[in-house]
Amino acid sequence: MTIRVAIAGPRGKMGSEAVHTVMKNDNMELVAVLDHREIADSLEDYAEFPNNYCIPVYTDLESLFKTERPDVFVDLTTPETVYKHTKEALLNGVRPVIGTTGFTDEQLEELTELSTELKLGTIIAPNFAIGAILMMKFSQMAAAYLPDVEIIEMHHDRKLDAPSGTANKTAQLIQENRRGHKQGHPDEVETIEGARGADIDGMRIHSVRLPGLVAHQQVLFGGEGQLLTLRHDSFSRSSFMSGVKFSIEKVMELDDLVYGLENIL
Ligand SMILES: NC(=O)c1ccc[n+]([C@@H]2O[C@H](COP(=O)([O-])OP(=O)(O)OC[C@H]3O[C@@H](n4cnc5c(N)ncnc54)[C@H](O)[C@@H]3O)[C@@H](O)[C@H]2O)c1
Ligand SMILES: O=C(O)C1=N[C@H](C(=O)O)CCC1
Repeated sequence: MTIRVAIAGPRGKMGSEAVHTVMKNDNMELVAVLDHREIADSLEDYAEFPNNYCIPVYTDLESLFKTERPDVFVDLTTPETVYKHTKEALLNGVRPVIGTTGFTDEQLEELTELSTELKLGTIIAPNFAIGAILMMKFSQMAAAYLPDVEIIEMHHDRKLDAPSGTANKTAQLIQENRRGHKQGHPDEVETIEGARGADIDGMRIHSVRLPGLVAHQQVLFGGEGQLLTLRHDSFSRSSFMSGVKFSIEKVMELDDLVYGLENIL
């Protein structure tokens, strides 16, 4: 069976990689892309794509769904638009595969309910890279034994959301194995606001944004006389593509929402 795929954000750093990934796969067909400004009618008219990429470009999601009837909708856009896109996909009977980060807990809850109600698979993956997923799982395991944890996530300086989706997900997995408690000195004072980072149940998250970075995270576990550091680095967006391909195939078998690839790998 050929899976009909639509991609939102085709000219972005992730979206353009995803376009090539789908075009290269024999069991997938890229039927359309969604851009937020009309630059051209077809992907082949964009300088960054080859001449044989004869794929229609839409700026309206509803008409894309109605005209092209994709099976799967891949979103790699912005935190501002992703929730609306995901909901619209589900309401049009299209299975979402979402790489865009920045969902609120309430939005995740609502989309989970909608996906279950419609019996339509959805994958929301804060990180598609297998190494990052392993880092998150190992962090969850380590937290049961070393519950004093600080997460340092480091990304390129074009990133819109902080903390990263990966850091949020890591913290959520750790919370399942760690009793909440305040870390550091009970009387510590921040002389500059934010110096100790974001606080999740006493665990700290620090977000670094610098040019030159792609996507990196360290999870630090401190114990008596010891430090365990778990680190993952994505040096290029190609690290995410096997996860994108896997998700497009897997979502066809699901009938509810999966948040995080660690649940289905
Ligand atoms: N899950 C993962 O493994 C993973 C990996 C990398 C990035 N991301 C996430 O993917 C998202 C995109 O990242 P990026 O680095 O490619 O960003 P980017 O800024 O390079 O690309 C985003 C693209 O979306 C387009 N866009 C914006 N609003 C749109 C709309 N309403 N409709 C259609 N297109 C729209 C922009 O024109 C841009 O081309 C971010 O949320 C990022 O956090 C996730
Ligand atoms: O480049 C980004 O932006 C990334 N975002 C994801 C996150 O927020 O965790 C995954 C890694 C890259």
